[in-house]
Amino acid sequence: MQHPNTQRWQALSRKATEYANAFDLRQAFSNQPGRFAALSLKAPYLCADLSKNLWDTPILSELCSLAESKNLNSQREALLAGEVVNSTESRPALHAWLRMNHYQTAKPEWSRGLHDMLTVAERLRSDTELDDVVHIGIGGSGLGPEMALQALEPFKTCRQRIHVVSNLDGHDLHQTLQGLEPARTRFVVASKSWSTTETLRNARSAWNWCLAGGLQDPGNHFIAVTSRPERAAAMGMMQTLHMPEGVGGRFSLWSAVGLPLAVAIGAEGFRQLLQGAAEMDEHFAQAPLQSNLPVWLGLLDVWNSSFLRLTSRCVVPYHHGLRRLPAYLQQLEMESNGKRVDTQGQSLSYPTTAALWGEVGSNSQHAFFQWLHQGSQRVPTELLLVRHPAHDLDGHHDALLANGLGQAQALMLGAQASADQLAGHQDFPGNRPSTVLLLEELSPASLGALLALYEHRVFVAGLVWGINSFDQWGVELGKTLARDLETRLSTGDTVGLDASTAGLIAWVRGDQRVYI
Ligand SMILES: O=P(O)(O)OC[C@H]1O[C@H](O)[C@H](O)[C@@H](O)[C@@H]1O
Repeated sequence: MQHPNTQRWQALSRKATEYANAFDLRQAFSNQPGRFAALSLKAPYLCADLSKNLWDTPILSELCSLAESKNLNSQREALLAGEVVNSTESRPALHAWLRMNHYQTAKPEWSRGLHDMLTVAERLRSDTELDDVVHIGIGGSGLGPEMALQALEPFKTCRQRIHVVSNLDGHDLHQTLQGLEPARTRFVVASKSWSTTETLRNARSAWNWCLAGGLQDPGNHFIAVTSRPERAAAMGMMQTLHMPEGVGGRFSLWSAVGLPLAVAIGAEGFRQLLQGAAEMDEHFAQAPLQSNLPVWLGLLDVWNSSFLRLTSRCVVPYHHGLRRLPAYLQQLEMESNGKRVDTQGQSLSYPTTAALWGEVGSNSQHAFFQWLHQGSQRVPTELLLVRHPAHDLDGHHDALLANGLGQAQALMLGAQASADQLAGHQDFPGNRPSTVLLLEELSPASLGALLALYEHRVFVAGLVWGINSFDQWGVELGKTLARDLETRLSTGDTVGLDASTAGLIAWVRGDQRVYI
């Protein structure tokens, strides 16, 4: 068991007990008039207010020292230089390297796929015989394009419709294909490993749909994005875009997996996305830890989770275009830092990343905000606001912004029931932590910067926790067992299975001999 027995960690733990019980945000603001200025920060394309959290500048500076003691400076350099930082898989983590270096050809084996992808995207955009692009991919090979396509819908300049299919559930592909014409459709099949059940099954079904629709040679209608081109070729894929092994699944958007987005917003739009992210990379690389936004956010996550023991974080984007961002961040954060051992495989004695969940505002105010304001737990809540909308409907946007700000204010201030109200029921305890991120506008560049901010935040927190944020062994076991159960579902063989799984298999097969 890895005990955080350094003096610094123990001092922070003692402080946390005090802050969890006695710290009052309202008091902190009246005691320190400069609190907002001291705990808010600007970074490329956005600014962030972290002052409504259960901490202060002395805690932040202690956390910065903790990060320094974990070699954050040198590890950050190693990450951005494309050195091996994924120790269990002996690989670099190339997402930031790719966008910081995409304009040069220092390592063509790393950047080739991205360059080729931008050329292919332009070709597809100008193809007058193409109506629909169907992107097939799951996890990082699906979530990034899906989320970014929604976010950047106002920047879509191609005439083709673009669809994303992920789920093994055939309803997903089936519904997408309704009304499409095989001859006027192109499929992008994205799978780094080319071994993901969902993606391969959807790709085969799409292939069969092409054959059934009269295409003699469907191979010309498919583009594979993978780091295993030989496997794609064996399935008949004629064209393959390369994805380097060093780009982890949840960072795929920055590789050739971004193809559907590049078709939608054009190669130039995609370069702006890369550029915005690279500007955030520069900020992360250059700014001192004490004024570095990804560092602040990563340290806030460590403070909330490991020290204050808050077990979840709620993300509420106040922008319809960002409605898939919580799902995207779930993969980024929970797959990266959802671990209980350090880089040496030793158990950690403190909680690591919190559960991340959320939903778009203002809809979510009418769902779970009751719980956030009056429930029995404190949940750090992150509200994302965008200053300028991409529409001109009168009054909507100011009201939306006011709602986001009002929720953060209410979480902090709380309120006591007045004499004519119901005591208890109409009391709001307040003193509940929140963070506000404010983007100037939602554009390719600002989306790039926002995503890079989250990626580096996750890296910082993972480093302080001492874990490898770039592997994901935890997803393997369920996949392996599913392969075994798929065979058993067809044969009915339950020998050697636990009683519950055996019973469930019998139910699914409709076996009447099983008593329910
Ligand atoms: O791109 P693929 O190899 O098909 O992988 C798709 C997804 O598979 C797994 O679930 C991994 O945990 C994800 O990180 C990955 O994005």
